[in-house]
Amino acid sequence: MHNEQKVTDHIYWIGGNDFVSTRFENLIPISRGISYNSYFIDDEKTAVLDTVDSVIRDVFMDNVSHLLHGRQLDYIVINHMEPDHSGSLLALARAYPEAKIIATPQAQKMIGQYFHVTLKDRFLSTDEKLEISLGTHRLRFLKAPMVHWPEVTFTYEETEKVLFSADAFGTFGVLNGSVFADDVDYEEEYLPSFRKYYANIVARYGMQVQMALKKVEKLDIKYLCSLHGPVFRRKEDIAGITALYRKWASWEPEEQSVSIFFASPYGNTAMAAQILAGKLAAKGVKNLKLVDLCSSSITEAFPEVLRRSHMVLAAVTMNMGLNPVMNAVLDLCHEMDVQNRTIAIVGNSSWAPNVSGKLMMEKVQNWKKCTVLGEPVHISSAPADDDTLEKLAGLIADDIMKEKKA
Ligand SMILES: Cc1cc2nc3c(=O)[nH]c(=O)nc-3n(C[C@H](O)[C@H](O)[C@H](O)COP(=O)(O)O)c2cc1C
Repeated sequence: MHNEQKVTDHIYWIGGNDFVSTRFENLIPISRGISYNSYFIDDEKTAVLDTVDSVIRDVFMDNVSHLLHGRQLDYIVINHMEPDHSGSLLALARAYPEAKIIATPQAQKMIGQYFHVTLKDRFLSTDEKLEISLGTHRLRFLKAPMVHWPEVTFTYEETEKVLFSADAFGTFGVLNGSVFADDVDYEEEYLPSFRKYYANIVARYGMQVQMALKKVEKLDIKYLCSLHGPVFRRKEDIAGITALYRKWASWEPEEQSVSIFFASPYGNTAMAAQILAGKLAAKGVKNLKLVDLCSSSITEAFPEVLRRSHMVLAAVTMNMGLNPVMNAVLDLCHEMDVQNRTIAIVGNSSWAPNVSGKLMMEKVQNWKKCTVLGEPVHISSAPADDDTLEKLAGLIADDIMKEKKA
């Protein structure tokens, strides 16, 4: 049973969809599934670029065998060692013992750590000087450390101008028949998942993404093949997604607007968040987003940080501390090195002073290039019919309008 697809006349997608896993990395909900991509180059010599997660190993192995038609597999290229891509490496290496394994020294070390077997005599070390000729096709290798792990390499095929970009430019979501982004409504089908993937997997490494982008910009790319989701082949699509990566990597927001994150056991802080959102909308702020932190995974909330320029944090005091879900989101933001955001804080408590407001303030005040608007607002149990939220909405809306004019 095989199910490969042509990317070009001689380059094939040989990956598969995972409809079974409910969470990626056993952490991030993936209601639309995910694809694990692997590629095959059919030339005088043959090469497989990366393998797949063990959940789709059978179809992957059948794809390789079908395309080889009994020939030898000459090369296995390792761009990324995370197990969703290296999960079938040992099976492939054992099935084709004559294949050389092209991998960085870091990847070779990880192969030893994951599999505890000696494949040493089969390794060819990747560096930026190495060139491999497969016949018509020629492979070059670009280091892209920490886009997402230290061993990550991009492979560039010079003849057909194909960039194999490891996890970069990948997305959650299965492939729906075609492997090409321009055969589907990408914006509708993938863009939120593409943002969610970047936010949760890549955002921590903005600096390293910028360095990798500098290398990518020098290449003439006709096909951009990542390890998850569709292949890009239209010039404007490649330009569009690399531009988004450039923006995200420098923590530039996509738009001047507000994501309002709230954590509210009994709905009063949620009501304050909604009243504030209504007031902001009335003042002309577009495309606002209310995010109930208690009803979704923090990994679903995080892309909304990436998207908008302003964040409102509204959460209750609990047991003299900060609501634990808001606490986890702010820790995640810190871990991901969130930068360049303007923040407003709304705390709630029923008998103590504004503990949650103070604790949120303490957490965000060291985030790089971030500004807190005013002092934390305090709600005593439920929002009162006063001008507290009106004033806060005015402060935020004025700041947005100022940014828009600048
Ligand atoms: C489990 C729990 C613990 C709380 N602990 C505190 C507290 O330590 N100090 C305090 O002033 N309020 C405390 N509160 C009250 C909340 O801060 C808040 O005022 C109240 O839940 C109303 O807001 P809400 O409708 O958004 O939940 C607690 C509420 C809950 C449900």
